[in-house]
Amino acid sequence: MAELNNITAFRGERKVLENFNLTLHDGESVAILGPNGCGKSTLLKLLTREIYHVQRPDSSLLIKGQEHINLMQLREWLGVVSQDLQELYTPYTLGRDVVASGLLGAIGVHTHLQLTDAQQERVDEVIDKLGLAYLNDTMFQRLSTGQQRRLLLARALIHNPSTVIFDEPTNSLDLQASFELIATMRELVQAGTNLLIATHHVQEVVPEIERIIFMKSGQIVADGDKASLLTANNLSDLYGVNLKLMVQDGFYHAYPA
Ligand SMILES: Nc1ncnc2c1ncn2[C@@H]1O[C@H](COP(=O)(O)OP(=O)(O)OP(=O)(O)O)[C@@H](O)[C@H]1O
Repeated sequence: MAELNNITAFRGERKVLENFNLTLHDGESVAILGPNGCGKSTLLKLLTREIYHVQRPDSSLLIKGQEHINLMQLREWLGVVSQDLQELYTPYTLGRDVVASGLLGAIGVHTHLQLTDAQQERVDEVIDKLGLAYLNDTMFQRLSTGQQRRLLLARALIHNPSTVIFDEPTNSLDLQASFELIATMRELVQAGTNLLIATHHVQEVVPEIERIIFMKSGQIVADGDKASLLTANNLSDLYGVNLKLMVQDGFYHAYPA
């Protein structure tokens, strides 16, 4: 699905990834874990084409086998839910427009942009699916962080993408909103959508995720199946802190040793 070969990427003046290699396969759900600043979001932004890698003859970033995927193809592959995106929305955007804006790949919907009947139907369909119709006419600034995040998820699903990227999905959500979002994430995988999650919270690694990638200082330090990789020892090494890990009903919880 995506293949990164020898990738170097900067954020501002800072070289975050160097000689970075990764292959993501069709049909798998993956969690990328690593401490603050290790480069998780940078990796996701390379995939969503928000940033570009340094062009070198020996490097390539292929999505669905293509170096130059067009925007429509990219949207069919990927939907994105992130705090960064949430912060971009203007306070006055109405709930329904947040979802509709995904059709246009835009932030908000301007009055001169007319959606077709089919597009309106699709917006209603996704809103109903996530039970968000009650937010249609409410301004973004009046919504709780959890409601905003669910609208962003609806926006991400508008093109029925095969993969949804979540960058720290439950960040700043209360328990109710977190659990709702986690339940929806699980339903997505069960219905055949892949998840690609970047996080430093093990509780966001929903039971359906099978592959785990550990990142540290811009490098992948481990990559493999959840059962063998997600252990107290490995996480203690990754985060440089002594921790214990509990697994209950397929969910992981870390706490101080
Ligand atoms: N716009 C920017 N300009 C300069 N440096 C940046 C910028 N964005 C991120 N960085 C730096 O790049 C490094 C990698 O950041 P990135 O957001 O990819 O890490 P992360 O693993 O997602 O971190 P976190 O878990 O805290 O979100 C960090 O040191 C960060 O400070």
